[in-house]
Amino acid sequence: MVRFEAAGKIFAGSGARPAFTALEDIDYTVPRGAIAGIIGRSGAGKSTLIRLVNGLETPTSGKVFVDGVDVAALDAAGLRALRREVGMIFQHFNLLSSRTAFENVALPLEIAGISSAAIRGKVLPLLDLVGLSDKAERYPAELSGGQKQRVGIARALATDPKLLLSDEATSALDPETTQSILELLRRINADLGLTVLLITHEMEVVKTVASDVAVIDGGRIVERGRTFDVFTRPQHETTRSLLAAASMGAKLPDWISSDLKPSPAAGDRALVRLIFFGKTAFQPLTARLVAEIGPDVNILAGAIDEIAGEPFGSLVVSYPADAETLERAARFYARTGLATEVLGYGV
Ligand SMILES: Nc1ncnc2c1ncn2[C@@H]1O[C@H](COP(=O)(O)OP(=O)(O)OP(=O)(O)O)[C@@H](O)[C@H]1O
Repeated sequence: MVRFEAAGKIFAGSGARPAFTALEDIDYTVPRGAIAGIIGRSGAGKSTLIRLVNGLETPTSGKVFVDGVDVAALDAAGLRALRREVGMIFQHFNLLSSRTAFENVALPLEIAGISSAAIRGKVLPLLDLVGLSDKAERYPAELSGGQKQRVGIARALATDPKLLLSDEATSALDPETTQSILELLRRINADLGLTVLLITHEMEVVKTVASDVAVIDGGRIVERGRTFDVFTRPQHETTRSLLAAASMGAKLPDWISSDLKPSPAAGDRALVRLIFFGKTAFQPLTARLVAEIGPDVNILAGAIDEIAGEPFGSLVVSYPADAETLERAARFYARTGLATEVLGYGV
């Protein structure tokens, strides 16, 4: 549905301001029907990336295709047609304050020259879809943040797009409202078959709805894959630190983690995070751990979490960091294929 081919973006400098490379060598495909997340820190290049998809920015190298069409090659009429196919929702909703919810949703249809009877026939079901039938005549100032975003979503759907771009659509919302908007996006994706490409700095958003994720850092994609795989076995330092900040899975109290050393001294214990899959894996795992590594295994933290609908568990354990125990543990992990992460060493 969306394909980036070696896409790059350099913003030209002017005067004393040097040119800036915002994106470099982006190869990425969003499959039709997927909810794909692009995650990265502030300034990583997420907004620039998403703006390449609807032609708000033009790549300075490489290409971006939507449904096989090279976006940069479109003329003005082609771009207008593309933007009917590609809806967008925004962090600050971008509603017109002088228009009611109904009139905001109707706007793209008015611009497309649709008759007012047809507009009514389109807008009312859309307001119903997003759960705002009773707010049609309200102005944005009379709506909550979540309700405004629902209007934004209904407006984005007005032209029956095939693709929805979401630019930090839940970043201004509280956690509960975020969940309800994500649930709405998931329903739209499933019921209307709409492909969704969302950018966010919030791990929680990707974790809840995105089946696929790409991690962007310094204008490059540093890691990508199925969300479950990337989140349970992160390979890149950026992914690890974003996950740590989001406190996914089992988390150690600060007073333990702040005292950890990178290598063991005599008498130290190894602190290791074990990651396993499925709600039921917890119990047999702990029993086997003790049987294989020895009785001196402490469980420091444990949690069962869910990523894109799939359960996973993590357990932080400690055991003596002597050579023999470490080797027994390494053999056990290799044999079982358990994903592990050494957090450090301490007492
Ligand atoms: N028009 C522009 N001219 C020059 N530099 C720009 C321009 N637009 C963006 N940039 C720079 O490109 C980099 C990426 O910006 P972008 O907005 O894509 O990041 P982001 O990941 O979306 O960050 P945020 O989450 O803070 O919006 C930033 O360093 C930004 O300053």
